[in-house]
Amino acid sequence: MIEARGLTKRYGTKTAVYNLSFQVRPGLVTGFLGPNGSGKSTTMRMILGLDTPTSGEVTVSGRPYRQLPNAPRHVGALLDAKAVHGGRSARQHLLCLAQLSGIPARRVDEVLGVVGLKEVAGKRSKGFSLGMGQRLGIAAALLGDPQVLLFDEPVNGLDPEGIHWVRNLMRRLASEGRTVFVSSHLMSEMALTADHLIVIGRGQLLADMGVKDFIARNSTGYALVRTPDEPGVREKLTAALHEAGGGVQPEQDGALRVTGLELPRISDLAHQADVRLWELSPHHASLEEAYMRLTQGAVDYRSTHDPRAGFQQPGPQGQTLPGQLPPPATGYGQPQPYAPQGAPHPYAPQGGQLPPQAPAYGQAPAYPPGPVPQGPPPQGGFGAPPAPHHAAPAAPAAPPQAPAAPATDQPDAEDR
Ligand SMILES: Nc1ncnc2c1ncn2[C@@H]1O[C@H](COP(=O)(O)OP(=O)(O)OP(=O)(O)O)[C@@H](O)[C@H]1O
Repeated sequence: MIEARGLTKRYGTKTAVYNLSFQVRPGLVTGFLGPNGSGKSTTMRMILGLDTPTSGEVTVSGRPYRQLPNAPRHVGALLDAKAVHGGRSARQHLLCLAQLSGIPARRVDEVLGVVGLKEVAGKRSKGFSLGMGQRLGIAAALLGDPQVLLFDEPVNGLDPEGIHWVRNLMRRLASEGRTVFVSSHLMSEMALTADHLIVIGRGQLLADMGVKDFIARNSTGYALVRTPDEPGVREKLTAALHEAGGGVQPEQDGALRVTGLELPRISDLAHQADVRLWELSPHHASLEEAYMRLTQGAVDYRSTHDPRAGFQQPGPQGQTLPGQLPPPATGYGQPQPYAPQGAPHPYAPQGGQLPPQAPAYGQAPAYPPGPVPQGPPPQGGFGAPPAPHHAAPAAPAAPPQAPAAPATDQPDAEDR
């Protein structure tokens, strides 16, 4: 078990982590998510005693890392796969680590086998690819057969086979009752690997809950409806759905995206309007959509459109040249693709849209504080807007520099 209480880290005037409190429990894979620069690595370094908290504390199995007897046998970590002496072979690197921790040398060959590096164990690690370096870092983490494992971006640079292997490794380690804490930006992978999520933005806790709850609370499902391509049919159905209180958005391929109505109701309304349906299918949001929706106000680094001034030759009659993409409608990280059309953002005050940026430290929070409601995710019509994590709409009586209170939850038995 890893437990953080009021963990804060400042580097000069920069607050990297603010007042983080969470538990990472054994027997689960806990995903640690957050935009670039949100404080994940800083938090992991504090867990491992590599950085000292400015305030608050973090313990592993009840003790600060530096007070753990034979810590490397108890906690294994992959933080920076490049932190290897390039002149040493993979085997030499692991032998050094094993010696320092009193781990028998035969264990080195075991972990080299586990990570698939046996064939290249005698080669200097400076010639290793990114993925091979990751495998070596994972081998080092497994060396002491630890009960607690931390992995910072473990699939970075791995090929699909490697990603699949890491997923299975994490799940197996958790099923053996170990504590597995893993950060990643690959949402599709996290959706397959993690049981529980801790999400931070600008150093603050945004969510602490099971994956299914997280998706349910931060996204909106919808129904996809397709009619025959006959004059007036879509318009007739759209009017009937609107009248019944549904939200209807035309898709580019002619289908209709319907929110706020259950599938049977849509079917009945179509029948009453004398409209045949060629498709009526439920669509559930992905972890990526839910994550984007939650963190859209806490992203520090956003791309802008590249105008390529002076580099673009207009095509005949303004057409796009082959291989030339039209400019995107929005920059990466913009809310439009993920925020359901017309739906209020769950964290915005009074159900409005979130401001483009989360507040700076010390400003009024954009995320209303309060505990996450316990129990199952909210039930609503199909595609009903997700319920807010927070009960209280008003800003807290915060201490100077205090940002939003975190959204936390303690579910899990039913998470997977
Ligand atoms: N040693 C340091 N000195 C000063 N600032 C630091 C230091 N380490 C981290 N920071 C800052 O703290 C913030 C959090 O950084 P951190 O590396 O923990 O984020 P992260 O969530 O791991 O990011 P990424 O997803 O990009 O790896 C960043 O603004 C970073 O610049």
